[in-house]
Amino acid sequence: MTVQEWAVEASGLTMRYGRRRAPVLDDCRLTVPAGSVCGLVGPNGAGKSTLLALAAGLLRPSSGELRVLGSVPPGARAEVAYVAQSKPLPSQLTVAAVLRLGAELNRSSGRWSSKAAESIAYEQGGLDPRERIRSLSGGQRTRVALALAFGKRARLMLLDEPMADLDPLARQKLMGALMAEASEHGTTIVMSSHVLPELEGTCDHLVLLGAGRVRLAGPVDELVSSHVLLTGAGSLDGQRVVEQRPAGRGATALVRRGDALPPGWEAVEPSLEEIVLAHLRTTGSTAPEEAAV
Ligand SMILES: Nc1ncnc2c1ncn2[C@@H]1O[C@H](COP(=O)(O)OP(=O)(O)OP(=O)(O)O)[C@@H](O)[C@H]1O
Repeated sequence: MTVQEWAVEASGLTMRYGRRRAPVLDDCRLTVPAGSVCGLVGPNGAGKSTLLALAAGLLRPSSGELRVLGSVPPGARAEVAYVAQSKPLPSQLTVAAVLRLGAELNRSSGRWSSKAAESIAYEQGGLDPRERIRSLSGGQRTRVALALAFGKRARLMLLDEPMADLDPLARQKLMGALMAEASEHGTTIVMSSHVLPELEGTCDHLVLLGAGRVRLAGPVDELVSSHVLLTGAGSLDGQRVVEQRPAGRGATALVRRGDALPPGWEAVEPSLEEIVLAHLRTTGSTAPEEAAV
């Protein structure tokens, strides 16, 4: 039996901004397998950025345990690349100077790859190395931030909505680059996003946060195979119903896969998007332990 290695491991993880405030993350337990591409999803304010900042070691948990590449953050900082949602970069520097700075700051790790950084910035992104950061568009700045992350040749990339301001072709190319990075170098990628169809073909692991808790988590193929989308009419007694909605004269229902199909219903395999949306719509009414795979 092989021992599963976790890139990120949390138990009882709780984070509150101020002692009197409600926790943003409340007693969360989650694991991200090493080498996986993990989508981090959830509604606005669910705590995705908070979780990524905790993993990057920029915030400290209020309580609970968090280990990243086996260390308490920021212990493994040299092996972790983090791209924040706001993509902070020195605005007066040129693109080339930012990449040189990246090389300089990562010299001691011996992992920096100018080729990887330049491929994202120049070959894929078409950026001019002489352009100053302040004159770049939002999407172009994102590309510089991602070039730094790729150049770092990290074992773990924490990306907070990396696609948000990229055009559709750039998103597609970036997804390809992330997949290649994961498969060629075994890099673990944890990426928050609101664009579910994009995650569907890319991620092999998913964590869904909602109302401070982990609502759903696990390998994508297991999440899909453990649910069934039913169409029809009749009783769903005995079924573990995630969500039921009227459709025409009957209803559709997302249920946990059980032993037998209820009479009067037809079953199809749901898409990951259908599963995530159903769990998002019912966040608050489903107990987290019910929802986790
Ligand atoms: N520095 C802070 N001080 C106080 N509250 C904060 C701070 N940062 C985040 N929060 C609160 O924590 C909650 C979670 O925020 P967070 O940015 O982690 O969510 P998110 O899931 O990334 O949201 P989005 O999808 O909108 O980016 C929100 O209610 C937010 O207001």
